Amino acid sequence: MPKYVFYYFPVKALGESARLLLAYGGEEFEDRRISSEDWPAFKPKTLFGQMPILEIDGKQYAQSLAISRYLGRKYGLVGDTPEDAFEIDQNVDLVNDLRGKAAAVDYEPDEAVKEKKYEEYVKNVYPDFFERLSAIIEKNNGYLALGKLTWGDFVLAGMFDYLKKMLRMPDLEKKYPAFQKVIDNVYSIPKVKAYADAAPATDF
Ligand SMILES: N[C@@H](CCC(=O)N[C@@H](CS)C(=O)NCC(=O)O)C(=O)O
Repeated sequence: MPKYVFYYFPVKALGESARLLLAYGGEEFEDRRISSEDWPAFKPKTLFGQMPILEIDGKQYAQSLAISRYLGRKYGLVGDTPEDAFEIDQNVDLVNDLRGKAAAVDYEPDEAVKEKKYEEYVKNVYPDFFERLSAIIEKNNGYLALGKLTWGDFVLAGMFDYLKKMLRMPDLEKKYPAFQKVIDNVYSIPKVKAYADAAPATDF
């Protein structure tokens, strides 16, 4: 059995999908939550100077989606064919595009520019993502792809609170109930629920 250590900040954001997948796989992983005070000392020791990091038997691997895709492959959550895997990847990339847009606004340092951009994206950018993603999920019976559980569902469910925070839309899943279906389909899995119930509370 490989020894897994997962390093991320004490939030869900880009790290939770891997934690949820590790829990799904029944993995005895070490969940290392690095505080922002400890981060400057740890940063130079990480592969790409960022987290999340999954360390497997002492070797570091980086990039949140690569980590989740790896775990998905390990636990049989990538479909049966290269085309199945392609469909999951494309839909995960769409979720990640939305995250990227929301982050570009949320991390904008100039307050005036940020607010202007936010208003514009609320009107002209985000609704298209919500409609597309909702339609995809409805078509897939409450999942992100293939009409069944894949690692993509863990990505969306894991980053959902972070997305809502950046979008300033605390009731996004009420407006678009398809998102709630994905969340329920992930968090109702007994091993995932057990992890989530015991995990430290975080805002996003
Ligand atoms: N593309 C990377 C982005 C990772 C990333 O942006 N990590 C941020 C936290 S969410 C980080 O480590 N920030 C601290 C820093 O860059 O010093 C991924 O998906 O893993």
